[in-house]
Amino acid sequence: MTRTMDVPADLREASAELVAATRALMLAAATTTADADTVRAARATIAELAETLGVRPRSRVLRPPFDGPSRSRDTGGREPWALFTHNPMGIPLEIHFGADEARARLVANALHEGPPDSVHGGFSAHLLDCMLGTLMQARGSRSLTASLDLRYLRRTPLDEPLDLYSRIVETEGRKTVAEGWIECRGERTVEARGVFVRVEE
Ligand SMILES: CCCCCCCC(=O)SCCNC(=O)CCNC(=O)[C@H](O)C(C)(C)COP(=O)(O)OP(=O)(O)OC[C@H]1O[C@@H](n2cnc3c(N)ncnc32)[C@H](O)[C@@H]1OP(=O)(O)O
Repeated sequence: MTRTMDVPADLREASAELVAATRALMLAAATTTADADTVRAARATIAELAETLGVRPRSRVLRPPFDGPSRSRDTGGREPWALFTHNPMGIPLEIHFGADEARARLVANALHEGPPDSVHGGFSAHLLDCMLGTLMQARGSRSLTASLDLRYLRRTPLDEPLDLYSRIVETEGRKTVAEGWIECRGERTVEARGVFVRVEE
């Protein structure tokens, strides 16, 4: 495992910019209306770039420090915690923490589509697991999701601002129950309830 602080700040910043540009490329690749020659030329350029960067020379994505979310929480929500800065597969979220709750805002796009014009249910689960799990982390608890129950109340639209929330319900011994939800224009679209179990490492 390589942690973000193990690489020079300049490389860290360049890597985050590369990942953001890669996400934009993923969206462009999935939605382009360019002609076949342009698409093939782009494919060749991308293949070259992949070779330049090397294929999986590091076995894992750069890992941010465990206490990143808790340091963000200590700012009282002023400085959000950015998720998936170094992983283009993750949906980037900027999470603002309160003491026992968190919120984030996001616009899902064509890459996240499940039912027509709507967010894939698996992505909603991913987003809510992140909202709940990172809140646990912000409270300094090394916990894993033991269960995550979801209720899909209505479709979650693409290309519109979505508000994501999570909060702690109760803690008993090693177990914490947390809940979260996604809202669009003030209406809940998905609700989640998760059980998190504290682990040693
Ligand atoms: C990038 C953003 C970061 C966010 C991270 C998001 C979080 C994640 O995605 S984590 C990845 C997905 N989760 C996992 O891989 C977890 C896999 N499972 C495990 O490792 C284990 O089963 C684990 C840790 C959950 C529990 O195992 P173990 O430590 O042996 O616990 P165990 O002794 O059986 O149970 C401890 C307590 O939890 C309870 N418990 C365990 N599982 C559950 C469950 N599914 N529901 C309710 N309670 C449960 C037990 O009943 C027990 O309660 P009590 O103390 O009252 O008797």
